Amino acid sequence: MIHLVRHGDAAGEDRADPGLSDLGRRQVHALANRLAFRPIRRVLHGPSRRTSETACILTENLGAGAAPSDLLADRTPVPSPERRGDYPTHRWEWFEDVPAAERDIDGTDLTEAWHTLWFAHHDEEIVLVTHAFVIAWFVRQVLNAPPATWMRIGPIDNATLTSIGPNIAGEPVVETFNAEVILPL
Ligand SMILES: O=C(O)[C@H](O)COP(=O)(O)O
Repeated sequence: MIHLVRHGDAAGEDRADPGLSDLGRRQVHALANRLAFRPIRRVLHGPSRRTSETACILTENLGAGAAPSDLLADRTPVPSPERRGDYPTHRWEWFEDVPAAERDIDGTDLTEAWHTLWFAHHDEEIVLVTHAFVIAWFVRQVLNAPPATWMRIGPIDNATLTSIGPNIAGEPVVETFNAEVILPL
């Protein structure tokens, strides 16, 4: 079972690479409680501070090990000029503003990342801490839906759980989607 987790709420101080806010830390502690009885030994996270801090809280509470993975970096699928027709025209302008560092043309890197992660981890229970659009693209990939579908999956909230496991035929199945933790008052 692969548990995809979006990082906890991020603080605004460092806009380029923010860490977690107090709320974000509380969200992730609550998520750790939710996962406490699962046999999770490993947590992989993207290179950003908000994903590594999320992974750190989870590993401290779950007794698991953490490791960074570029496969979980913040990427946004952007259509190549030839594939723009896969998306409704009202979306085209939005793609122009996606920062260069995040642009993943036709989601090629994300698709390969999902295949690599699924192949490597489908038979263990693992947490992958990443970003909203990454999770949306991975879910779209599992459902084998057309490219533009990723923009209608979500919003994926902070510190939520989207769990994908193999069915009896070994195919990936979305078992849980965007499950929120309940914060104590
Ligand atoms: O790639 C994304 O999902 C967006 O850039 C938002 O990222 P975030 O999950 O870090 O807010």
